[in-house]
Amino acid sequence: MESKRAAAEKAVEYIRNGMIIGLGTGSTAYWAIQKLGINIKDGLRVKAVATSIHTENLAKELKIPLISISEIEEIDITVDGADEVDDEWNLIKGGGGAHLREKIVASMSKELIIVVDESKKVNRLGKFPLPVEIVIFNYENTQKKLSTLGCVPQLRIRDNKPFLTDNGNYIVDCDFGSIGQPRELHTAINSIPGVVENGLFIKMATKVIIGYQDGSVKEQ
Ligand SMILES: O=C[C@H](O)[C@H](O)[C@H](O)COP(=O)(O)O
Repeated sequence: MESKRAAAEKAVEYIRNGMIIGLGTGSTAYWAIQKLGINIKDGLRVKAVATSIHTENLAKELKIPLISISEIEEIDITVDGADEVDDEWNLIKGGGGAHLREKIVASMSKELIIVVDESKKVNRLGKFPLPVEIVIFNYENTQKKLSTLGCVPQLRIRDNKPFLTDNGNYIVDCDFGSIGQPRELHTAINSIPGVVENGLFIKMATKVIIGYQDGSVKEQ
């Protein structure tokens, strides 16, 4: 917990008055949102967009002023977590099923600061099964198509039923093993009809902050 918090709080130091901020999703982004809430109470003036319904509710509780994403064209800084970060700052995201909105927000952001604990840093992506959001229509065949790309696909189940994203879709967790060519894989997956978005974020991060158990951080 301390490692996630340390990384997240470091990222919040980059947020200045007047900025539009993207709020990530997950247990690491949580700490950034908490700290932003404190800073706003202390007088910081920002507006924020949320990457999930869960984050939106948290922001409302903390009285962080929210703005609809359709009212803006650019976001100054987004702070978000990741499930894996490789040596080139490519990411796997979507462990919480939020990667579609997260990618939309990231794509509008001048800066994407990724906050992780040391366990998320890998040389090559792929230990964490890649989350792929797919539409419900024909999902069985979409899964089969995914398997032809070389993975073992697993429909995500929660409480004995398929997990539903904020967008009303399913998630398939795809175990590809070690991913040698993430950019090519990203394109191949998203070319399958029925796939909405996969959790690979290729060269989108502009800064990575890694937190350690002793509370120290390393910025890259
Ligand atoms: O869908 C969830 C997001 O991509 C999260 O940012 C990611 O799963 C990391 O979450 P956590 O910080 O809880 O490990």
